[in-house]
Order: sequence, then C-alpha cells, then structure tokens
Amino acid sequence: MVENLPPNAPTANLQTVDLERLIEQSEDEINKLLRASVLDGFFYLDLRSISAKNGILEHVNDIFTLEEELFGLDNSEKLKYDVDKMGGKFGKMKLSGYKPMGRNFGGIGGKSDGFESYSIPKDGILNLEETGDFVRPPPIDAHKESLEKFIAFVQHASQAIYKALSSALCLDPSEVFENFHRPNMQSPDLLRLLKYHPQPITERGAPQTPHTDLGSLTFLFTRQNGLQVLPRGAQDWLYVACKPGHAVINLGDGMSLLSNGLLQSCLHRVAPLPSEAFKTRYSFAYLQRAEDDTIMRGLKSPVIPKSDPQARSHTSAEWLVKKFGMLRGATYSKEESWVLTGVKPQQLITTQ
Ligand SMILES: O=C(O)CCC(=O)C(=O)O
Ligand SMILES: [Fe+2]
Repeated sequence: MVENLPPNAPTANLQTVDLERLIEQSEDEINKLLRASVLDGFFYLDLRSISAKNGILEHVNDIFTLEEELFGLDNSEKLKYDVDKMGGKFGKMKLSGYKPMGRNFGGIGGKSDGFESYSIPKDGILNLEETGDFVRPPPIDAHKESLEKFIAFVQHASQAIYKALSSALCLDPSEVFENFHRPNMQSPDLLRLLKYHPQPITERGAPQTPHTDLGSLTFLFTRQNGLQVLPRGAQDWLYVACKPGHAVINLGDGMSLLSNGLLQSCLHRVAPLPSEAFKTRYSFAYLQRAEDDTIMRGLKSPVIPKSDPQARSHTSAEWLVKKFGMLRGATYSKEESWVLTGVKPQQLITTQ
C-alpha cells in the first residue's frame, strides 16, 4: 500500500513520463522529459504499461521484502558486511556493504543521519567483476533473481532516458550520454537499500541531509512519503508524493556536470511530515553513475554552455571519491559543503 500525503503538506507538481512511450521515442514524452530535466531535475516514470509486459513491479515488491529481511538481521550479522571494512580499491570497490545508522552527516540532533543502508554493486549482480564473487548476506541470494531482473531493467530504462536527452540536446554523435553508461560494462552503479528509523514527534530533523546525488540518474522506489525537493531558487521544501506503479527519477550531479549545469541536479532530503512523528520508512534507490574514466565536463552541443578551458575536470572515479568523503561526517567541512550540494557555480562560464 502506498501512503497518501496529508492535505497540509506542500507538494511538488512533477511531470510524468511514460516509459513505454519513451522507449518508442515518442516526441511528447521526450519533450516532457527535457522540460523536467531542465526545470525540475525530478520526474515520475510511469512503469505500469511496461510492467504489464515484463512484470517489473513484482520484482520491485520483492526488493521491498528483501529490505525487511536484510535489515531484520541481527546487528552483529549486518556489521560483518560493514561498508568501511569490506576492503578493495576505491573506485573499483563500488562501496558495497552495510552502513549503520548515524555514520553519515545529517539532520538528527543537527549532526547525524537517521537511516541504515545496504549497497549492492551492479557489477556483482550482473557478474561483471573481474575479482570474482562479492561478499554478501544470505537474503541477497534469496532475492537474486529479482535483483538481476531489476538491475537489467534499470539499464534498459536509463538507456531510453539518455537517448531521448542526447537527441533533445542535439549532442555530437561521438559524445552521447548513453556512451558513458553502457549497460554491460563495469561501472560504479549501486542499488542502495534504505531503512529510516522512527523518531519522536519532538525531533524534527531531516534523517537524510539535503544533498544532490553522486551519480547521473537515480531511480527511487518507496511506498512511504517523506522525500522533499527544493526547486532551484525556491525557499521552501516540497514533498514528492509517492505514486503506485511509478518510480521517482532524479538527475544527479553527473548529468549536471555533463551538461555544464543545463540539466538540474536538485537538492533533496528526507524529513518528517507536517505535525506527524517520523515513522519507520523503507526506500531503495538505484544510483546510476558514469563509467570510471568519463571526463565530467560539458558535452559538445549547440545548447550546452561551453566549459572554461582553464578549469580542471575530474574523472567520474575522482569525483565519486571527493563527494563520498563529504557525505561522511568525519570529512565534512563548511568551506567545501558545495560538494554535497552540487556543482560549484564558479566552475562554469556561460556563453548563452
Ligand atoms: O529515501 C529517499 O526517499 C531518498 C534517498 C536518497 O535521496 C538517496 O539515497 O540519495
Ligand atoms: Fe539522494
């Protein structure tokens, strides 16, 4: 059951793009997608007609069951998969594993996050790892089929989104978004399972701090409200209502960097509903990221602002390390807080 938002919750009015029609490259869907990507950075992706053919929403439901089983394990069991102790090379290691509550910077008591999470690497599920199998707790194997189907589906859906945006922005054919996010190539993509913990009504902090996403596209699934977006230039947070049969998609910093800020990577957070205590909440987010060696600067297009030739560009792998460090309380610094909240405005020059 998907929860309704209370009537006193200010709500974002987002576009809805139908995935099946987008795959057919319908002009109407491409236009809605472009408008949403330039103006809002968030949109709903309607999965109902595609699911009638491939059953993807059943796999989505199964991943909610996986979350309950996995987060229901004893703490001592979960901590065997501690993300900070899993080892491996950063960049190649994909940061998979368990993060207990309170380890990230966040709004609970003004300093820590209010969720536990478990990140599953795409390359591990799709067998793209050169290093062999990845370490994981038993519930992941019990739901492996749904994970494989879901991850393969997101690759397919995201290719349709990239192709539509590449065509709408008239990208040079040598540098289209889809070339940097190839489905069967290694990449730092993660499926991140999240369980938010309840809070007393007196605690009004945001369990997920305001941030932009460190990736290109995020596919978010939840049946419980609490996600908020801060539209560009706005003062007030708006709730993103859950819609049955839809994913919430948002563009991350990757798309903003590859379009020199033309496409929006919008600030968002998770917060209590007006006059209600924050209840236990499950969500999961597939974070799609550019392949490691992608140079994160504006692609060639007649409509993308030109890059400053003097500005140093990061590779996707370098950018990930920098931003991930910022999300952790230990390395948070006010001076560099722009890394958490997106692209530093001075890095860009605008020509149009
Ligand atoms: O749980 C949610 O609704 C949002 C999660 C999110 O923003 C993230 O994982 O980056
Ligand atoms: Fe996010």
